[in-house]
Amino acid sequence: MTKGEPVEEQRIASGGGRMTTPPVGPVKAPGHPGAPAASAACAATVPSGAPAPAGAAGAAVHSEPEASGEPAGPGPADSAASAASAATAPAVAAVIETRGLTKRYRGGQLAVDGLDLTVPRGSVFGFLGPNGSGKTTTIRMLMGLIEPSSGTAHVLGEPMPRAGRRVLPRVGALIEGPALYGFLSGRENLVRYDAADPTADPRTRAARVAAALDRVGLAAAAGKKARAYSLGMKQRLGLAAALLQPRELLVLDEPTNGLDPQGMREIRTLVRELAADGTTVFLSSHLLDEIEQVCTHAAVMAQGRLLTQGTVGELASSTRGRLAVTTPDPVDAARVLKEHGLTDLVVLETGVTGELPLSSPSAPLDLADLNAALVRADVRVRSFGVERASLEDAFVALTGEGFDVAG
Ligand SMILES: Nc1ncnc2c1ncn2[C@@H]1O[C@H](COP(=O)(O)OP(=O)(O)OP(=O)(O)O)[C@@H](O)[C@H]1O
Repeated sequence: MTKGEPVEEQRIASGGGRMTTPPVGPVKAPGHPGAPAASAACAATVPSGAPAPAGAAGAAVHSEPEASGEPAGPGPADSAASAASAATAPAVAAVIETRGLTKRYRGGQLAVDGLDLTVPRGSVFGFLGPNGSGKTTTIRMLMGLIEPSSGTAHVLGEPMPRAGRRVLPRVGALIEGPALYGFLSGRENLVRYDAADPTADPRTRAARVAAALDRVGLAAAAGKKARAYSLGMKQRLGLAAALLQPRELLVLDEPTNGLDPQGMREIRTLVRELAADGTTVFLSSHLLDEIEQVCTHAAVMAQGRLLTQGTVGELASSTRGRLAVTTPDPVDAARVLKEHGLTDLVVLETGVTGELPLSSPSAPLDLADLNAALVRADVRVRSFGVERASLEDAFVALTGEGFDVAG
């Protein structure tokens, strides 16, 4: 690697990223306090492998230019306009909202098809979907990196890509690993990022960089060369770059990808802390358990379409749970359960399990009645309970296919 080249292919951003989300349904009003008014920092697109942009601030979104040669998104923000806009921007309830958002690539590929997403302010939103389901394309449209074929996208209440110069400074993003200079220390890398932000006051730079390093737990390693950083440390440094300025929205693309379990835990803890501070986090991940652990909401994509969105609890509970009955009379128990609409019965020596019917308002299934029916049929019940459906169950039920939970 020659001096001056980023350590690895870049993708950071103060303003770009991937996300998507959801909700549909009854989404609880976010309990977090309003996001801080963002001071302006600029976002810029940077060609792969290019050095951090001189004159643009903050992190940079990376995106390869689209084959079609479509617009590559907004350039550096106008600092004064951005600062004014950020200071006066109303706090919208939905941080991301798309209606009928569609992208058909020039070759004819329909990558995103009529997407209606709503990401509530204050949520930690998981964007979930198998490879090729349209997540990256969606994020690129949200960040103004490519133009939709049809439909609309609003980010922080402003239309994208039109309002990119006002919006992107209020968004921090970490996309597929940060672009770092290996020959510089962690601190020096951040100084570079900060210096590239025309709105960042040089007099307070050292304090800003120190605070960002401290925020991500890199204060002690700040003097180490970035090339000596572990993958997890690089991810954290990327997050620090995205956090040099207050952000209303953080877009994190697979932030734990490639990390060891300890690194994953650290990043997840950091994400929770950032969310607790009021920042909305949009998190793309293929790890279902990560979404369950970290996210309040999630959206599931498949083949360019949104299958569902809502709170993680709603998504998991939308699938039928399984009833498990421990009994020395499993055959009789199975008969009774079948009469009450349970399906997929599995009779074991020690009991029986079965899928509960979907409860409807007109014919609600009362588990107490079910238990009473077993007793009436002289089934000796030792235990009786419903196994909670997981997000993975929900995903499988929605798509009819498994999900690569191991990554
Ligand atoms: N520039 C492009 N030109 C043509 N087709 C594309 C382009 N980028 C993506 N596609 C296609 O659009 C579809 C959606 O791709 P996209 O990258 O958005 O999915 P994804 O969910 O992000 O997948 P992954 O997790 O693998 O990144 C895929 O079929 C992909 O091959």
